[in-house]
Amino acid sequence: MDLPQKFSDLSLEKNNGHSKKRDDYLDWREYFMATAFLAAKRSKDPSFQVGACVVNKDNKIVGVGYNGMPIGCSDDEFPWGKNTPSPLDSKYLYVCHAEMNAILNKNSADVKDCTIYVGLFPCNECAKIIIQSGIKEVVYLSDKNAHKSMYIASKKMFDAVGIKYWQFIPRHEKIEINFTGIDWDCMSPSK
Ligand SMILES: O=c1ccn([C@H]2C[C@H](O)[C@@H](COP(=O)(O)O)O2)c(=O)[nH]1
Ligand SMILES: [Zn+2]
Repeated sequence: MDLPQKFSDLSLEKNNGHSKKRDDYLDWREYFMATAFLAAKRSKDPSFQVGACVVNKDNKIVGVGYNGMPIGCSDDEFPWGKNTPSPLDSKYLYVCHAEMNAILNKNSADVKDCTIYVGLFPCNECAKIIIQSGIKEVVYLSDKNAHKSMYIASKKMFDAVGIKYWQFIPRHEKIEINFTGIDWDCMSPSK
C-alpha cells in the first residue's frame, strides 16, 4: 500500500537518522569523569591540575571541585612553587585538594553513599575526608603516585572501611567541546 506523502517524508527522515537516538553520547561514567576533568581546567596550579565530581545514587552531581587556594587566599599572592627552601614558600601548606573542595561544595545535605570521580587517586588526607563524608566509591583515572606512602595509606584506609575504588579506563583519549558546533545545521550537507 502506498503511504500518503506525509508518512513517506517521516520515513525519509528516519532513514536520514533523525528519528533514532544518537549512539555517540557520553555514558554516565564518561560524563562524570569528564566533569572532573573540566573542573580541573579551573585550577591555577602550574604543575598539576586535579578535578573531582561527587555523584549520588540517582546519577545527580552533588559537588564539583578542583585544587586551588582557600577562599580569600589570593592565588596571585600565595605561592605555587614546589621545591622551595622554606615550606612556607611552596604551595603544599596552602592548596586545597580537589576532593576536599568537591565535598565541601556539595549542594545536598550530605554526600553519604555517593561516588567520587577524580583525575588522580586521592592522597591520604583526601582519603580521610572521603571516609568521614560517607562516600562509598572512588573512581580515579591516574594512579601515578601509587608507590608513595601517602597513597598506599589511602588504599589501606579504603580497604579497612570497605570503600570500593577502581580505575576508569576511558574509551576515548579526548572528548572535544566545540562551542561553534551549536550553530551547525544538522541537516546541512556541509557539516
Ligand atoms: O589527592 C590529591 C593530591 C594532590 N592534589 C593536588 C595538590 C597539588 O595542587 C597538586 C599536586 O601537585 P604536584 O606538583 O604534582 O606535587 O595536586 C589534589 O588535588 N588531590
Ligand atoms: Zn589530597
